[in-house]
Amino acid sequence: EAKIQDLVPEPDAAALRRSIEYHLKYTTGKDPSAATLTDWRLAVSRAVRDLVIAPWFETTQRVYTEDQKRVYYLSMEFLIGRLLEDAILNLGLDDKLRSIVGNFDVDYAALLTDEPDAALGNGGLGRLAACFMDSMSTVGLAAYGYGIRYNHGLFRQSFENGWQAEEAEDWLRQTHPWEFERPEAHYPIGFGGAVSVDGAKATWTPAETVLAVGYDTPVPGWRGRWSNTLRLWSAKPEREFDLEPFNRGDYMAAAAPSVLAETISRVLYPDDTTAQGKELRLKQEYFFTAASLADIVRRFLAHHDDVAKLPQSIAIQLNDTHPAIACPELVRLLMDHHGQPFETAFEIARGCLHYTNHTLMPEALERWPTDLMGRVLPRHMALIERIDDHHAKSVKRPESVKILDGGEVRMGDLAFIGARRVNGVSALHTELMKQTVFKDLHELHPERVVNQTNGVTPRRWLYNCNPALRSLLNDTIGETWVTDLDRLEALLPLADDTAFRARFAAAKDTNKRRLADHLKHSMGITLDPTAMFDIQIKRIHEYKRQLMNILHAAALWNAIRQNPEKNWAPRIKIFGGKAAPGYVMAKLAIKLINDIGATINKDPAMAGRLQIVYPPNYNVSMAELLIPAADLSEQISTAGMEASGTGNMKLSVNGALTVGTLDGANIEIGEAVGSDNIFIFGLTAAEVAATRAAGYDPASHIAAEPRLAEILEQIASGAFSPDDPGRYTDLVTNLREHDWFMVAADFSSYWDIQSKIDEAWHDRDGWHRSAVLNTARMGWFSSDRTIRGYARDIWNAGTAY
Ligand SMILES: CCc1ccc([C@H](C)CC(=O)N[C@@H]2O[C@H](CO)[C@@H](O)[C@H](O)[C@H]2O)cc1
Repeated sequence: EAKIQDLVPEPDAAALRRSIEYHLKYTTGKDPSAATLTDWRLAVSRAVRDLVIAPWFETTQRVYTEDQKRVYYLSMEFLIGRLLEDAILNLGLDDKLRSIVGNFDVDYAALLTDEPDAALGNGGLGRLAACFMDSMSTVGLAAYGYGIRYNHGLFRQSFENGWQAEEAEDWLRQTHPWEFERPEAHYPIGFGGAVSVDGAKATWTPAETVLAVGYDTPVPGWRGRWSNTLRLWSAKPEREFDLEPFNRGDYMAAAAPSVLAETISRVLYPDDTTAQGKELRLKQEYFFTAASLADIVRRFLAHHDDVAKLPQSIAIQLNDTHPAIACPELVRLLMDHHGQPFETAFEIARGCLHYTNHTLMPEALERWPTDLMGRVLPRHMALIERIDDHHAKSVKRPESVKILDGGEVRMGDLAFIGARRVNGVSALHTELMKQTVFKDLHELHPERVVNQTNGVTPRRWLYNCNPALRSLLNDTIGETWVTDLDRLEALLPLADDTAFRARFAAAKDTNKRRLADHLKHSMGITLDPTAMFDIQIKRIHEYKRQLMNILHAAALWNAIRQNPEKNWAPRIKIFGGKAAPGYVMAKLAIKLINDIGATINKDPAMAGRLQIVYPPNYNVSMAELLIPAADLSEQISTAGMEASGTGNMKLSVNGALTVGTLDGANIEIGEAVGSDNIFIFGLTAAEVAATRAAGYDPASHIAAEPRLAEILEQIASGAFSPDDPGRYTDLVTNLREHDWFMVAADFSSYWDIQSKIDEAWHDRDGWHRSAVLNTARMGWFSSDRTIRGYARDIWNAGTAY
């Protein structure tokens, strides 16, 4: 097999050094003696970016000349994180650049972390899209990502007296060196207005139009041998500036056109739980979807003339329902711009579209009021009615199956009916999808639903973020695991090798000390790296049950004080996660974690036994620091509610043991690593459903679990909030009377499994053995495997590697 380096000749150090100096002087216009850290970072970024250009152009050329089928991944979110270190490691330049930058007397580590995160997403869905982009390039699949170039990504989180505070994120304040503006890639996007129909021909005359302008970011695969494109759309006014009002001194009116237009791509909605139904959100969804489809059809027609052939040439993936307007939009383009009759247009469109569902939470399923849809997108509203009608006629469907219901457009049903394939993101989730939200549609179209269990990129989430383990793996089994993660199985026999286990444990210890140093520096707190790092990092949500985790911590606090002599495993519970700004219960949970944490951390009896840590502003870069340092991975959602999870995969492949419910991908992780190497507890999804159906009485469970009863009483009486004793009254009442997420039902089982974990921790060798087996058996959870699954089962597209 050709050595990768031969494909992309590595630049020698001198050439790299010259390129950095060139960019500092001539692109940034800075004399090295006056350059700031950011100037150096921009210069290094541009020097590295230059190396991605050739394979980028080659990829584009090759895809054109071979007329390869293209995949278009449409997502409202791409939770990318930082790009410089990822590109450097992808191209194998880290050692060279570390010394070159050092010779310029610049702190290499500081230069890498000077880059702001591209936080263009909320959580799982957005990060999955970013992992998929990396994998599509690495396996050599011709793909484009399409999204929105938000000026402001996910808010910055800080804690004010333990309460979450939000601040606008501002990643574009500095130049973003990885994007190329594409003024030529611009499309007018219409809103509102009216539709005139003469005969079969309909003409939509929008009331307002904004321009969508594309910004391209190259997405280099492993070793940069293939590079796809991420095209993000920015909203611009058709007319930059209105001189007339300006001349009469009405400056606001003069600027209004651009302010209004740019609002569309100004900020990411920080909500990943509840579809708010805001008009601006709908406009964002249509804006990027319409611009992407216009760009896709233009590119197709550049080399093809028969739109009926579209499904052979392209496959479009809808990342949840957020781009589901793509179905009526593509039908509109094919009918109104390419003269296709409705039935043909619909079949062509459906032949191109594929929909991924990421949640079964009713409140997260988008349903747009028909009057809002009709006002903002009148032509589409008419076509949605036609699609619904056409479906009703083409299949004998039960009354319950309909897109239009109670004055709302059900975007999940529209996406399902308008797609060729629909997939869930874990085996359990896909089954539950077929049994619940899409039960009737699945019965009508039994061939349409397939499963594609999520995955994560082993580049960012192992090779890049865990240098200690990376070098141990490379030394032990070579480097091929990076693009073929199943090769980690070569570690299996080494789980029984004491020397290897010791080196594996040493890598974990290195990562724990690195995290401890970082938190010492950023929060002024001291962590004992020999303690168990028990980590729960994800968006704050009641179904993810951070509450149950902190209730366990409080019960542990009581138990340790009641029995200080017992051989408690020293434990540091680390939380990370943001709450949607409007999500009151989630924000209360954050405050409770900080309140209980403050009480535990100032209790001398807890020294060396229990500590609570909650660093603010959890994001991709912080995850890259926390995940390699984890001993225990908390995946404790109410069974049936976490579609998959991806943090669970990242933590396990980095040698953390999982404590979790049989939910989402936890089940498949358990099957892969073996039941001896994972801690499963709690009700199953079926038991949760049955318990609900039978009528769930949390109070009876609380009465039967004195530890829980005691802690709830303490919380309700203000033991952790002396400054506001009644702060948690509602929270405790809700738990005692409703507890929709079954914290009370699962608490005893959770307490028991955590005691088992305490014992397991004392058998350090046994723990390390399980940790090695976790890493060794996580090959399946590479997003390369997931993408190969989509290419085979959904897109019918080839991969070069
Ligand atoms: C309309 C508001 C909104 C925005 C985003 C979402 C996302 C679908 C929420 C999300 O990120 N879901 C997560 O997707 C991951 C990737 O598939 C899964 O691993 C997680 O289990 C799922 O919660 C729902 C509702």
